Amino acid sequence: MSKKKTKTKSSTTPKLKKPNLKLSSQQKFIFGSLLIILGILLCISFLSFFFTGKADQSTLTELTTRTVKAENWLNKLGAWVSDLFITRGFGIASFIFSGLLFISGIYITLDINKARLRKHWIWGTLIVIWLSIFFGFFAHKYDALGGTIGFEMNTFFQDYIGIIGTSLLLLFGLITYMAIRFGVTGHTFVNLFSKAKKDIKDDFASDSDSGYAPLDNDLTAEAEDIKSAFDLSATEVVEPTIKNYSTPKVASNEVKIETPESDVAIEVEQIAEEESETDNLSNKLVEDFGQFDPTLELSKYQFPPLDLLKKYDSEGITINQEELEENKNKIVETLSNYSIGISNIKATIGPTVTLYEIVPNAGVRISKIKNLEDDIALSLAALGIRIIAPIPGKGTIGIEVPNKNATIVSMRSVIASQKFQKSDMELPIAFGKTISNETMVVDLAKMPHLLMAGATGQGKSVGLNAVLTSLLYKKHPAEVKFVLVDPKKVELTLFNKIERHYLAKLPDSEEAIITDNTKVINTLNSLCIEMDNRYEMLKNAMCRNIKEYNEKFKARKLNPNEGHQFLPYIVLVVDEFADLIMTAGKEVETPIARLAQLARAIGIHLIIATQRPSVNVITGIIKANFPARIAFRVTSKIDSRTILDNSGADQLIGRGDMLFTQGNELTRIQCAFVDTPEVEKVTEFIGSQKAYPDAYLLPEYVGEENGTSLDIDIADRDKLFREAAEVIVTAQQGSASLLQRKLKLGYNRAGRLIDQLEAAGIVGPFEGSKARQVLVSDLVALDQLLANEGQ
Ligand SMILES: Nc1ncnc2c1ncn2[C@@H]1O[C@H](COP(=O)(O)OP(=O)(O)OP(=O)(O)O)[C@@H](O)[C@H]1O
Repeated sequence: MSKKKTKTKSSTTPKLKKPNLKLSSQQKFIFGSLLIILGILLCISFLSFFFTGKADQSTLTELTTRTVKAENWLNKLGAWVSDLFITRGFGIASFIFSGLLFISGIYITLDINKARLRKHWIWGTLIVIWLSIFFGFFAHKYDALGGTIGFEMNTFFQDYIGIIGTSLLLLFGLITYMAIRFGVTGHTFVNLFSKAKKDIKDDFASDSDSGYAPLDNDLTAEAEDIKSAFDLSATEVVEPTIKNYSTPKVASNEVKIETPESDVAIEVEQIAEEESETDNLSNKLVEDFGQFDPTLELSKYQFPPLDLLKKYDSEGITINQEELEENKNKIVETLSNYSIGISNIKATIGPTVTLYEIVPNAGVRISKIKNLEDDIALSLAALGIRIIAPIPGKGTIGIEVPNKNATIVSMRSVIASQKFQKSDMELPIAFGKTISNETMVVDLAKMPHLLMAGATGQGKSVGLNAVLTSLLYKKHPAEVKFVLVDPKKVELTLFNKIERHYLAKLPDSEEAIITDNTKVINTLNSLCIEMDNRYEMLKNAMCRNIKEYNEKFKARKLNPNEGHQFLPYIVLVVDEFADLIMTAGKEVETPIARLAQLARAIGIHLIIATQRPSVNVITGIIKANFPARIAFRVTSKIDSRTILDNSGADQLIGRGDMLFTQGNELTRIQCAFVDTPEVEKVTEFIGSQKAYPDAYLLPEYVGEENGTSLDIDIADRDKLFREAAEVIVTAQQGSASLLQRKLKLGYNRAGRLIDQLEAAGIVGPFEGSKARQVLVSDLVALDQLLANEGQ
């Protein structure tokens, strides 16, 4: 029932619906035709007005009287309407209204785009107003030209801005109209005139079209409008016919460019390369704000001046002619004793060593000279003689003999050298001076990691300081960060002062310099996380290395909101690496090896120093990833081979005398000397300046040992649990270091085992510095305890 009701209701309420204003095709046809006819009538009456208007003046007031006749071709109504439009309205310009009516009729009849019609009306009305004002100038002679409105408006303007003002205002109106309607610009006129000039020059005969091309185009556009108004097919989507409108491609072989004259020049338009969206955006950002400057936060930061470094008296090589002669004679003599003739000898004096280059006579075996190393050392009565046979790249044999008076290579001299100052390396390091007295500057970023070894007291710590000082003199705090590991606790403490400028640390640690071996593991693992994070960032930015990434970031092509940030280089310095390996074993070796293998591209570089270059410290995996190595003096040939894969380091003279290799030949260098007070001054200078709020924070790393709880599941126990328990019970001493020693374990594993033993009730709780109490008296009791556990 209800359904029916609704139905009837809906059928009876069509009147309430919104009236449909859309005309049907028939209605459009009728209405359009009416407008066309009205347009024609209006035009006829206007035309007639110019012939009959005067005569009809008297009839205008008697429009309603049927008997009164008018002269207008459309009689009384025609006379009245034309008088209304022309005399009292807009004058001659009123013809445009008839035209507009006519066009409207056509548009509606043929259902053509209404927007265009609206445009015609707007522009048409504006032209009518303009024309009537313009003709208003001539109203006193022919009042029908401008009509009353034109005349009134004209006089209105003249009253305020005079005849010239009004004329210029009209001119401005005309210009605006041309510019907006037809897109006329200054260039149009320039082109117009230049074309016209060219045409006149070329040929008078062809003066018709080209000279007025722009206007023609406009007219064509207009004509197109009107044409399309008549053309039924224009309402449909017309496929552009490429044949007619496309310009032939110059590059294509198939398109022939037919020109009436052979000397017509083809103008090739230079097309600027399109820029991608990110480019535009980043270019705009760079334009607006300039390149991103990572140093901005510490923009007032000043690099330490050279004066902070000391000048030494014994600097500068003084040649001792006598010593040279003496050494030369001894070398020649010794060799001749073994019937080795020399055709030439040359000396290069270095800061600590002089290199004698000899060219042996033809037919002398090189190995023979090499074997004489000890004999030459004996005859010269000097330590540290090294024979290089042959000198790579030269056809000579080198004999290095230490100078009696060694000169100190000051840090100041190497930092002040042009080579260092002008270097554009990523991480430049001024090591010292070579044997030919050249400053040795190398790029840590290219090495990419450095292994330093040498017996105690031979200059390792000074070498490390030289490396760090070089970087401090060249790199802004925003560009490089150090992670310092110093188990000796005294060597690198000076760098504490620059913690908030240059150091990186773990979020929860108080001191940035790591002196506790257990914390090293966390830091190394944290660096591994940082490495992985950086690789992710590089991947997202589609960069292959940190340099590319930072350049992209500086050019504002990477969005900080997407997690991108300027990445500083991180230099990890580990002093006394042997000590670390001893205490933590695999737990440090693994992250170090990972970093060494992978971290080069993302700007983490390792410098590892060790006193004991034995094979269990410098393992194969570490060696393989540290092609750049420095050897200070070592005590044995074996150590030299472990570091350099070559002998020679055992023949050095100590005090900063070192051999450097980057995977190929060895270079003997005198390391730059930088004393502790100098480092102190430099760090103090930096430390006294405005710093970042905190040290550079590395990602947090939750070590395994942090998660240890005492209710450890029996199944989760270490494989060595039983053995560990036996060791502890036998020794009756509950210490992790005992387990480390006896079972050859790393610190962490031993610690975990102690925790498990505590959970099992075998050892007592932690008692500070004292060893834990052992709660099981002997192995029998232990067996019993463990057997009971299993039930
Ligand atoms: N480049 C150098 N020029 C001149 N003297 C140097 C140079 N390097 C080191 N020395 C001298 O050698 C001494 C010991 O150097 P350094 O403390 O660097 O040795 P080390 O190898 O670090 O020893 P350790 O491993 O015991 O710490 C310095 O006090 C200094 O007198």
